Amino acid sequence: MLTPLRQPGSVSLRGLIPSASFVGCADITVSSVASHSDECTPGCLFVTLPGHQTHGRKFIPQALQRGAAAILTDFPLADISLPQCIVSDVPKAYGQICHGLFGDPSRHLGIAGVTGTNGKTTTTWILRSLLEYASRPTGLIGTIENCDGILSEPSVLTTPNAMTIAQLLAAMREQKTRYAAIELSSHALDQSRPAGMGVDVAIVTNLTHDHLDYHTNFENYVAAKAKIVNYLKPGGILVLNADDEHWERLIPELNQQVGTLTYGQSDDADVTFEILEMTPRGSRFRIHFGVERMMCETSMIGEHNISNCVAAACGAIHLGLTTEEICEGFAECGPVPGRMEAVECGQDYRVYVDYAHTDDAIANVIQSVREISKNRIIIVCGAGGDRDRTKRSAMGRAASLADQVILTNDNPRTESPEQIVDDILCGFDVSANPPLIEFDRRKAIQRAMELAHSGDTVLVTGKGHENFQIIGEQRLPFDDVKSCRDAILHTIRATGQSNFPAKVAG
Ligand SMILES: CC(=O)N[C@H]1[C@@H](OP(=O)(O)OP(=O)(O)OC[C@H]2O[C@@H](n3ccc(=O)[nH]c3=O)[C@H](O)[C@@H]2O)O[C@H](CO)[C@@H](O)[C@@H]1O[C@H](C)C(=O)N[C@@H](C)C(=O)N[C@H](CCC(=O)O)C(=O)O
Ligand SMILES: Nc1ncnc2c1ncn2[C@@H]1O[C@H](COP(=O)(O)OP(=O)(O)OP(=O)(O)O)[C@@H](O)[C@H]1O
Ligand SMILES: N[C@H](CCC[C@H](N)C(=O)O)C(=O)O
Ligand SMILES: [Mg+2]
Repeated sequence: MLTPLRQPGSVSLRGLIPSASFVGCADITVSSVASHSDECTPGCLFVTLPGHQTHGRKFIPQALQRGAAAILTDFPLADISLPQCIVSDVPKAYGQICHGLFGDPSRHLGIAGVTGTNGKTTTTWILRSLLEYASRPTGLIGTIENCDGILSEPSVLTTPNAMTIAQLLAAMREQKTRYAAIELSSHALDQSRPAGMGVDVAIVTNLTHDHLDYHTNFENYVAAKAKIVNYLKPGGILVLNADDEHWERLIPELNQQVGTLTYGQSDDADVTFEILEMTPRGSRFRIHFGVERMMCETSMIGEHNISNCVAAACGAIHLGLTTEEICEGFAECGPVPGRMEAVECGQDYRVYVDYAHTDDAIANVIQSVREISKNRIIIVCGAGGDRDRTKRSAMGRAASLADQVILTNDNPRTESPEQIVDDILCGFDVSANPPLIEFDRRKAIQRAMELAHSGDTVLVTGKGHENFQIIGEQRLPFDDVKSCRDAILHTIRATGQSNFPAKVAG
């Protein structure tokens, strides 16, 4: 549960959106607003949003029944007795109204918005950690949790709708939380969920293949990501990853003069970094920030996570942290749940749970382990159902970089698990690296632990922090970290192997 909010205020639509026109009235004063007919309450404004399944305007009768007193629409609707406010961009106006009702909370906070195919959760998590280390209470909105700086709750979406964002930012203000790190997914940017909010720093971590079921093609996907720039406050800064293959594709999309800062290992970047050491216990790296040299240490593993650290450092500098605060903050930053999270229960091989669910992410985590270990890599992976089918064969190709692949269920949702595995197998050279197939994820994890020899690494990818598995319409309890622990302990009991000092948490 988050901090309960005081009642929102009220706004005049004519004052808030000067370009709006009105049917049946000269202005509408709004004190409550709903974008789903089921959420309408007596006297509220019903916002008719376009959707992918349907259109909100089809639910005006239901909204009326629940007491809606006015309609927000993009063209005048005939046969409706209620006052209507007509705007050209309903999602944008919806955001303005939500944030207006809560006193425009983003104006009072220092905010970093993070987009990118991979690395949003990790970068926002690191940024929050850096800010909090420097005694700046920070809220978080993202895939794992929403937090107002004091209280948190598990998230439903990575980026919630405009009303939830406005409420969360208002709760942060109420808690005297002065900063926020917010994930901005491509779906959210496409649907204008962040409308009404401003960010001081907009970070784009990378652009690789995901969500083409929704965006249709990579160009649309890049265009959706580029919309992050629309949310920059005056004087805000856009932070781009110069190591990313596609980062320059964002430039023509931006079509605006904004302050930019690039980061990367490439010498062309404004902020460069070098990796000094990577071990199974963490990494050391040096950031060159202007004339400053920052020696940094983190318990995080993998080049991609060092890149995320540098992205977070760029954001933190712009939000006012000193380089000393950032270096010290990295050392204190704990692991991000389900992102290369080590599971140690006394086994003599390494086990990491990671949220890699794209080909790029899978290739990165395998490469990260190759750099710190010469022994075999066993990967347990699958792909989500009812999501981008075109990424599966590439995920298979990436997974086959491991020495042994065990294909299993991720969240099959309503798709056939056999079909999903067939799609993944299209990317495989089955004769060169024959995978094992075990649809039951618990058994697949158990199998990986049985196959692991001393010094090997087991990677369990795709579900990270998730504490559920969606099979059909059912959402069943499931936790990769717990399943790994159970499997390791079971294997140790069965074989008697145990070379590591036992560190069984929880
Ligand atoms: C694909 C997608 O993003 N869908 C979101 C979208 O649904 P939709 O476009 O299908 O909406 P719709 O059902 O056509 O309805 C249109 C309008 O009619 C209204 N309506 C609908 C039915 C009704 O009875 N009454 C009513 O008023 C709806 O409130 C809506 O305003 O708008 C809905 C309302 O805001 C969201 O709940 C829904 O998220 C669904 C649940 C979802 O799974 N989204 C995922 C894919 C998503 O957004 N993921 C990203 C993360 C991706 C990443 O990790 O990179 C995220 O930010 O979480
Ligand atoms: N900068 C990066 N570049 C490439 N891969 C990354 C990067 N950061 C993280 N990854 C990989 O992507 C996975 C997901 O990371 P993270 O949760 O931070 O991304 P996200 O963008 O928030 O994902 P989602 O869209 O699901 O919310 C990680 O577990 C890791 O395997
Ligand atoms: N945020 C990502 C997460 C996918 C994780 C994977 N476990 C799956 O269910 O596909 C998405 O919505 O596509
Ligand atoms: Mg995320």
